[in-house]
Amino acid sequence: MQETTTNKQITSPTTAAATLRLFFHDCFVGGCDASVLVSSTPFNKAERDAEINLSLPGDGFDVVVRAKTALELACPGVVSCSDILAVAARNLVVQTGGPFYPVNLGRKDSFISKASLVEGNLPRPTMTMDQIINIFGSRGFSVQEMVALSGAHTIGFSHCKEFSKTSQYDPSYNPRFARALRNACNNFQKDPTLSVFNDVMSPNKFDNKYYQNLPKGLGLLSSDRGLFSDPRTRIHVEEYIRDQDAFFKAFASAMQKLSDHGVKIGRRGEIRHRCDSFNN
Ligand code: HEM
Ligand SMILES: [Ca+2]
Repeated sequence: MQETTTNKQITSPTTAAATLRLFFHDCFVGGCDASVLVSSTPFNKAERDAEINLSLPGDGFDVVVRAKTALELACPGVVSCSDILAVAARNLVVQTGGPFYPVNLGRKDSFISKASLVEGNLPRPTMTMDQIINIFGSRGFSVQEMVALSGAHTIGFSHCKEFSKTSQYDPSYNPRFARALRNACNNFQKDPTLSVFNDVMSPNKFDNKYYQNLPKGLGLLSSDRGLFSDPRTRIHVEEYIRDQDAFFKAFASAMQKLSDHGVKIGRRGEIRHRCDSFNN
């Protein structure tokens, strides 16, 4: 497992962010049960084909498949896809410089995966802070935990359509940053693959630069900048700006909680043979 995640991240450095987001999207829709990994069939449009999940990069799925293949060879039928995804996300956080946290094991994989169950369960950058706080709150995550988990945006990137309107950039951006974004995303309607790092200062390093960017207007998504403009979330942002260690502790404990979110045990799930399809 460790070898698979390490090698994959070395050859494809986008893997860590891809896997972390994949894991979040899995856990917030029906719990951490690998429902997001299932492929659609002619009879079932699966979660991964919901509009918001279409941008999940292949590297996240790929690292799970590789680990599953290696584990099935060594001890068939023992380790679930949802356990693999949880451990892969943790390993990759550590590999990019973030905190270690223990991950409980024994998750079973879901019997269902439906695109129709996704809408409303995942936050969007266009949502108000009230809406975002409510989505996390309805799953038992506090405002502080939501702010800490958002620190995941210290790595990875976003496609231009997530933060660009037709031409005008939001005045809460640093003007030079807005200009750079306009350049980078100039052609985004013609080329939907155009994207920008979430954390301009240290895009591949798991650190607290993401928070340091916010008061400077260097937060990429409107939901990122919103964390600094709303007083309910700003107090936590200010703490994590000052104290990376406090951020790491908060992130680690919130991730541990996320990893346990809605897990299925016993007969409520199965250990899939292949992560992209149910056993029958
Ligand atoms: C607070 C509300 C959140 C909103 C509105 C949000 C929204 C987004 C959006 C729109 C993207 C860009 C996707 C793309 O264009 O490909 C993104 C990327 C990302 N998100 Fe979030 N997110 C939130 C919370 C989280 C949380 C809690 C995590 C994990 C714990 C997370 C992890 C990531 C990562 C790692 C990326 C980069 C993905 C990559 O590089 O492939 N996000 N997020
Ligand atoms: Ca960073």
